[in-house]
Amino acid sequence: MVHIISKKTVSFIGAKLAAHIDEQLFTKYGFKVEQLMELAGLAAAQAIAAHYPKSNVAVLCGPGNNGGDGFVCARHLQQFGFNPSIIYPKESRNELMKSLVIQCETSNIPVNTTLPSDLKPFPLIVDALFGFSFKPPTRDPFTQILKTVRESGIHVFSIDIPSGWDVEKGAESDDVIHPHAVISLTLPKMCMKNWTGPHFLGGRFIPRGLVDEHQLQMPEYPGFEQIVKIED
Ligand SMILES: NC(=O)C1=CN([C@@H]2O[C@H](COP(=O)(O)OP(=O)(O)OC[C@H]3O[C@@H](n4cnc5c(N)ncnc54)[C@H](O)[C@@H]3O)[C@@H](O)[C@H]2O)[C@H](O)CC1
Ligand SMILES: [K+]
Repeated sequence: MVHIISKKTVSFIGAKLAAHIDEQLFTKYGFKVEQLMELAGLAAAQAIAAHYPKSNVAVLCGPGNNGGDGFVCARHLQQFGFNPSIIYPKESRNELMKSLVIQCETSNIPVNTTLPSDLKPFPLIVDALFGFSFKPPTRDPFTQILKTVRESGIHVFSIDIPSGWDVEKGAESDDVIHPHAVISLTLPKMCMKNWTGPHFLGGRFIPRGLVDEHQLQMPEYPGFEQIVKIED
């Protein structure tokens, strides 16, 4: 059972603060992106395993770090008994992303650039296309991908924010993902304020100094858990 916390006990943060915290983690606090991405992707996989039965799962990975979380999540999902396939439409030249592709391919997790024509074999889709650095409107080829996913009616689990949403204002056009469940990372973003569906929180790696500096209300994780569930 995932521990439940109240919405009132955590800060909801804006785009600027999310980017600032990210920047401070990698400069002042000395972290490497791959360390935090591993924890973010692991937390996402744990939330999925806690909430859905084992199945085939299509993991949609974007070109940025949200996409990186998706690759890591796919690796852990495989360890947990799921059967993941990755769709990675826009290859990044970033060395970390190249390593993540190798890690998945050598673990027999297929990595394709296009959505399969038939999505029926996938009862679940993980949305790791865009996170807090997304600026609407969506550009191609992602517009078409979001449309196909939307029209499929398949349950979508979004990592950090639902792709296509404005980080603060939420779904501002039809060109978005309407997820079934979401995991916010480190803290939920402003766009999740009125979300009423299943909502997990992970990314238990913010150092005390950062919490105090920005007077953040952090979740109370029990024991050594990596995820909690946010309810009203
Ligand atoms: N600090 C943390 O908690 C951590 C969060 N992580 C994850 O990282 C993302 C944020 O990653 P970032 O690389 O900054 O950006 P995104 O992945 O959100 O997207 C950037 C990517 O998308 C392209 N893009 C932007 N707008 C558009 C558009 N309108 N159409 C098409 N493409 C667009 C842009 O060019 C970039 O390529 C955060 O949400 C977490 O999921 C880390 O894993 C670890 C620490
Ligand atoms: K996402």
